[in-house]
Amino acid sequence: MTKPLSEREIVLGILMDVTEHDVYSHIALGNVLAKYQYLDKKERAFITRVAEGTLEHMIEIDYILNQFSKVKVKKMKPVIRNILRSAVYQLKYMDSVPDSAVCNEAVKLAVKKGFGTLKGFVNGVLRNTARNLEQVEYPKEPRAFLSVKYSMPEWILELWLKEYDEDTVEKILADFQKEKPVTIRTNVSRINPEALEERLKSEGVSVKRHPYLPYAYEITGYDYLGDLRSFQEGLFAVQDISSMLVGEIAAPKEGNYIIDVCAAPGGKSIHLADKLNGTGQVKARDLTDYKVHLIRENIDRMQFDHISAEVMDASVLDENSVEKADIVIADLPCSGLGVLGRKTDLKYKTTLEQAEELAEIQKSILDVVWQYVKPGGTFVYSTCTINRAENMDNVHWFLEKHPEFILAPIQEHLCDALKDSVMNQGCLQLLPGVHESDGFFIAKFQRLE
Ligand SMILES: C[S@@+](CC[C@H](N)C(=O)[O-])C[C@H]1O[C@@H](n2cnc3c(N)ncnc32)[C@H](O)[C@@H]1O
Repeated sequence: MTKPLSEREIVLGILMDVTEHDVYSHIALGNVLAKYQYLDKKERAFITRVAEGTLEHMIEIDYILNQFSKVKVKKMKPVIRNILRSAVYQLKYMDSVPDSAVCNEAVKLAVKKGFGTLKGFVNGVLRNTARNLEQVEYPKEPRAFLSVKYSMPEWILELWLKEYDEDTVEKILADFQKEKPVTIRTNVSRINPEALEERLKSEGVSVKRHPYLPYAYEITGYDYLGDLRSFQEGLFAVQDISSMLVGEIAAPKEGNYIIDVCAAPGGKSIHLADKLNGTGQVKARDLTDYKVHLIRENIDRMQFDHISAEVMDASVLDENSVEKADIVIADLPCSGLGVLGRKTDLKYKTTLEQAEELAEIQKSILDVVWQYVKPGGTFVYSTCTINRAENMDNVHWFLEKHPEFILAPIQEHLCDALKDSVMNQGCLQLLPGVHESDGFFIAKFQRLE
């Protein structure tokens, strides 16, 4: 079968969608991989790597292009700009592709897209870049240097450099660019961790125990997760270790009634159901039918019956839940600055104003859902961000407004490697590159009797 489109043309389509039409990269990439079924595994891997890599390193790539092109990146025609970006990514990060092939393919693509008059320009810029790539000088000023080297917008660095020292910020940035194994949580109600390890190995998966929890593993070496029988049978869930720590820190007791107010797709709710050992009840809530459908799919796959999902807006008081819950989980919508490594283009799309707005949304939800906690009960607040305004600042704000709550000790629920990271008693800020996890924040409050 003749191929209607080349891999590089497909990559260009993805880059155009993301940079010019505001489509999220995982959606653009997912659409393409679903549409071009004729592609083989190697071609799909090439498209994924070049599209994601180009987006991941875009600030650095534009900086490099600006050194070698008379026309600045901002002034280029979008198609040419994106052809050059993906070519520079290949020149800099893919040793397996010869420089001459990168240049020739880029020129061919520019011609095919109707920019024949610019083929000399594309060829000149890329050959010049290929020859002088090693001589590129990066900015001297620390913030500008980190921004270019790790392709991170300066406003995010400004925020972090106020909270963390330069060395820590660089560790976070370097970690975002590392390729990570998938972390999974054993469904211990169905199988013990060692037996799951054996099952996965028998399915050809490489398995490594995570150092923080005995039932967590890092897995690699499989093709498509959904094809694994052990996954289909619900023997494990994909979940970052940081999210599992919410379940550990919440520490439910058998028979507890738990409300998770922002639960989709259900990772933490289902973990808590697993910990209840067939007793008690978990209510997993989210805002829309679609989100609740996602939770139900996961509940069904993992086969639990003492958990139910329902549509409910967490910012509106549910009178029927007042003082009913032993544990309330508020894993709230946030800026996601702790998981930028997983969401390639989020760093370019999110803004300081959005982060500020989210901190206010978090306050408005916290201000409602605390009422569901029974006297003596537990209230856990978490986010996947490393931005103080959405984490510690909200904790201080909450405690000041609600003196009937105090921070509860959490060290006893953590492994030795994490005990020292507990701040202000009851709060844990995990940082990528510093901890073996995503960037994540957890605070545990107790409501006084
Ligand atoms: C961080 S995610 C939750 C992840 C989930 N706890 C898990 O572990 O799988 C935040 C969720 O909050 C939901 N959400 C946002 N605003 C909400 C609201 N007002 N009421 C209920 N859910 C809301 C979003 O739909 C999203 O699914």
